[in-house]
Amino acid sequence: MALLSPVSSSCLPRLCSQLAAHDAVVDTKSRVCLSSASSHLQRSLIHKCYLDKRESHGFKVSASASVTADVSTAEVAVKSPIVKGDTWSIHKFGGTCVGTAQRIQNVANIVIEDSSERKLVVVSAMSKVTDMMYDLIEKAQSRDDSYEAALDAVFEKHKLTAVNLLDGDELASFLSVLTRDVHNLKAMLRAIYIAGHGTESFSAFVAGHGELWSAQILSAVLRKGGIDCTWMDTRDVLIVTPAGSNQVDPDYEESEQRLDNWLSQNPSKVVVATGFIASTPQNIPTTLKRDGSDFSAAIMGALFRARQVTIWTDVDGVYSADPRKVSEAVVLNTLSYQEAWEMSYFGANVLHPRTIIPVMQYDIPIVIRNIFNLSAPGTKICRAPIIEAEVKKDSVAYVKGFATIDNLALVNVEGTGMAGVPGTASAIFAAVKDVGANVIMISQASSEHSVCFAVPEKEVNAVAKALEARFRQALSAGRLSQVAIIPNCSILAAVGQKMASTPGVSATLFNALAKANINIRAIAQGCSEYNITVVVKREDCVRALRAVHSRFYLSKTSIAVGIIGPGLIGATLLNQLRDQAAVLKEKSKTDLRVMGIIGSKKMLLSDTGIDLSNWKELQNEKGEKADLEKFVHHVHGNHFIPNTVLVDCTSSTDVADHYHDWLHTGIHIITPNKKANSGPLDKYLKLRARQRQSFTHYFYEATVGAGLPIMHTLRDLLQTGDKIIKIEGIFSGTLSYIFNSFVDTRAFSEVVMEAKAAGYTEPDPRDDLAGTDVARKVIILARECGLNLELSDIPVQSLVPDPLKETASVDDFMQQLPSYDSDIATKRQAAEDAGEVLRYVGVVDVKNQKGVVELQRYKKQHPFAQLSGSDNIIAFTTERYNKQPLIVRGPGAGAEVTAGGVFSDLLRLASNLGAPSC
Ligand SMILES: NC(=O)C1=CN([C@@H]2O[C@H](COP(=O)(O)OP(=O)(O)OC[C@H]3O[C@@H](n4cnc5c(N)ncnc54)[C@H](OP(=O)(O)O)[C@@H]3O)[C@@H](O)[C@H]2O)C=CC1
Ligand SMILES: N[C@@H](CC=O)C(=O)O
Ligand code: NA
Repeated sequence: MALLSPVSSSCLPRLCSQLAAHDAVVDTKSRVCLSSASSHLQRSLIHKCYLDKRESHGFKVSASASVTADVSTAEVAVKSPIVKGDTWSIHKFGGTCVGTAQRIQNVANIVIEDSSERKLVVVSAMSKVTDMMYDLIEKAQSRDDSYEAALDAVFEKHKLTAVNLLDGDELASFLSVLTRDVHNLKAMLRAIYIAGHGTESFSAFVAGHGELWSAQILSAVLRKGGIDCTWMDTRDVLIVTPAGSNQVDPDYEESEQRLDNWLSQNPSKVVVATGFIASTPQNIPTTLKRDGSDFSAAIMGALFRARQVTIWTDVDGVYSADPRKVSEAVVLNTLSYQEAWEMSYFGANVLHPRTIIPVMQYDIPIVIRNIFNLSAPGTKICRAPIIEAEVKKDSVAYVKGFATIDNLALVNVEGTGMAGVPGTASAIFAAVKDVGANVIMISQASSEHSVCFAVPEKEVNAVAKALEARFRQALSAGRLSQVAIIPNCSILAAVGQKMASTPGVSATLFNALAKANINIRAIAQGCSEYNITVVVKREDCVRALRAVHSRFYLSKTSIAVGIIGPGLIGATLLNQLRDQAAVLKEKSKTDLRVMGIIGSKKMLLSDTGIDLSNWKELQNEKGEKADLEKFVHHVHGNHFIPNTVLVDCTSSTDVADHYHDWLHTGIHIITPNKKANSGPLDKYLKLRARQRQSFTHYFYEATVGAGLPIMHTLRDLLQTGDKIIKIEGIFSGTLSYIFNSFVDTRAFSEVVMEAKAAGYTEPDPRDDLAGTDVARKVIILARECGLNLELSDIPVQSLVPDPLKETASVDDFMQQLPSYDSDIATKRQAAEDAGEVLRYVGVVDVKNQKGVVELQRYKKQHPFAQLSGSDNIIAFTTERYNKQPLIVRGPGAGAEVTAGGVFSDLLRLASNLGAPSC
């Protein structure tokens, strides 16, 4: 309240007339009350008229009402500000928020915590109460006398809640109101019971009691907390008129007048108002129908010209996508009013568009907050699209969210007779309208040869029939070729106010879908610029949603990784991934998320990504029985990341046999396992064909020379048009190590043991000693060069002593090996005596279409004699590298280098899927 003290009595008439011109009320004791004037008027009156010109007008102004004027002449008090304006903040609490006594207390605490000068709190009925009230009417109408007991239950619920929260006069007063109301309701329900019928307004009257009681309880709880609070029966204020089915339009003018009156009589700083209910212009109780309480809060926000409307709910805000489908969906900080409309159309957990309209005209923001998580700031829906700080200024910044609609069918009306014929579209959609179908999306290419549109699946047959009937003549004359139905479709929409004016948004969207191998059936984008809609197959929809969401909201390239075989190489790879993950995310926007690890006995699955710092402990604690099918299904299908790669770190043929099917379902494969590429030729050729058809990637750098860039080099040579003449070299790290270390008096078995301990050998070292491992590498290279060779086509010289070839276990073999040391020692000595060394080499003779694997003797000056440790050396003789071969040399076995080779394939995959280069 502000006090105006006229310095001279001559000022009073002037002041009063000025205030009267602004609808202010002058009371009988010459007090001037501004309660019916707007806050704007009040401010301008005080600041402009009286403060600035007080000398000429002769007024003094005291800002506080507590100052009593001591004037000899007249005294004018400006009562209030019980006025509307931005001192008011509106809160709305739904039924769940006031579902129990404890929750009502929480609501009261939240209201008390809000530091706004004035607060209007809109409440729904306690949860389930509205349904209970409608049920009473239903029962009474159908002459079911259990309505009485049901009403008693409603009474008890509210009585118990009040008893828990209130005491003394407040409790007594509420209970007497409740008793009176219930008594009246009983009488009314009895009347309905007798008549067997109740009107709609009667239902509205009965149903609205839930709000009346919750508002009164909350208001009493606030008073108990020391707050100056009153409650508002919004039926006294809010006037609405019916507007079509299940909708009403607020009468703002009438409501505003009633609100002004109400405020002039109820000066409290905190008001608890009933949501959902209102009156007709004839003062008949009614409701705001669907989403009623949110709508009440928005209308009140507009009537009060409030600072903000906060809608309290049980989610953290509006998500960038349905969090049940995309577990990495994020809560949006801000949405424009238009974006909120778009999202709500697609069923996102946003306010009904109707709720946004009242506040939009006064630029009042709506904030959606979680009552169960007060630390979450919620989502602010306001006018200007605010670019979120965490998102950079690129196309990504302008997409706010993604939403989907399922159970749709596309209808495609096609024919050459449509082009340039005015009225075709009108005839099509008139036919659709005639069967009452709702068109959800329309797309027509400018060639005008087809019009395609989406309708709910359940309506599509009627639509097709209507179109066939309508265009029977055109169809039989061939002017229209078909009315085709494409069932099982879904719509995926990207929403963002500024996205369409930003180059690159649709490219990014389509690119993400293409990378996830998702086919787009139709596209629509209006020039509203808020929404790009694509139609995809229903079974692809969630994957599509995840693909685009991860493209816009996660790292640029997110790949779900499944590790099969966490043995020496697999475990080393996991460690390397653990150490490098953050750098990759930061520098190349690549998120390699390990969603599962499977060995031959146990597997560990995660929905969000395994913590690689303690996966072994997790596997022990939470691991389950290995099941490869379930594993693959989990990694590929059960999460938010659209791209999947399986990394096979086993040496198993069984696992390799699955590659074909995995590639077919869009899974990429990376492996150091040589079995698939060196197995039966026809299987290999089918595998490669499948991989090309399915647009998947299959990388296997580590199968030859471990981490050395052998496959990569060969592919580059081939793809750039070079012709390979010969590839020869030392392809076995194990055998290289053995012959590099097998010197002087050392025993052969001893160096084999060392190679095994160093992690160079195959899981079964006989694969190395028998030359099979080298033969496989020769086959892999030969096939890469286009030679159709089988493993059996490669003559192999085995170093496994004949008697040990059939030895059952690796351990037995290793134990018995020393007995045969002398055989190989003799060969080595013979070479040395000739100034030569033994080297185990492989050759791919492309020119003559053959390969060979053999133990050779080389002069000590030969490059193959210069190696050390587990070095491989591979020489490519090609048309371009003819005089001097291209040579790759370095350690060709061991855990770190091999895992490193697998890792580099993963990065190659990421880069093929769109990751930027560093
Ligand atoms: N060592 C090296 O320097 C190089 C190795 N390679 C290749 O790397 C691969 C792995 O070698 P390495 O790590 O030494 O082998 P390991 O024997 O250490 O590991 C093999 C892993 O595969 C698992 N496994 C076996 N069969 C299956 C199956 N059917 N399903 C699921 N998991 C299975 C094993 O699980 P469990 O333990 O539970 O049985 C184990 O975890 C091999 O193909 C090898 O040729 C390639 C280049 C160099
Ligand atoms: N056992 C193999 C490992 C690499 O393929 C070797 O020794 O080269
Ligand atoms: Na390699």
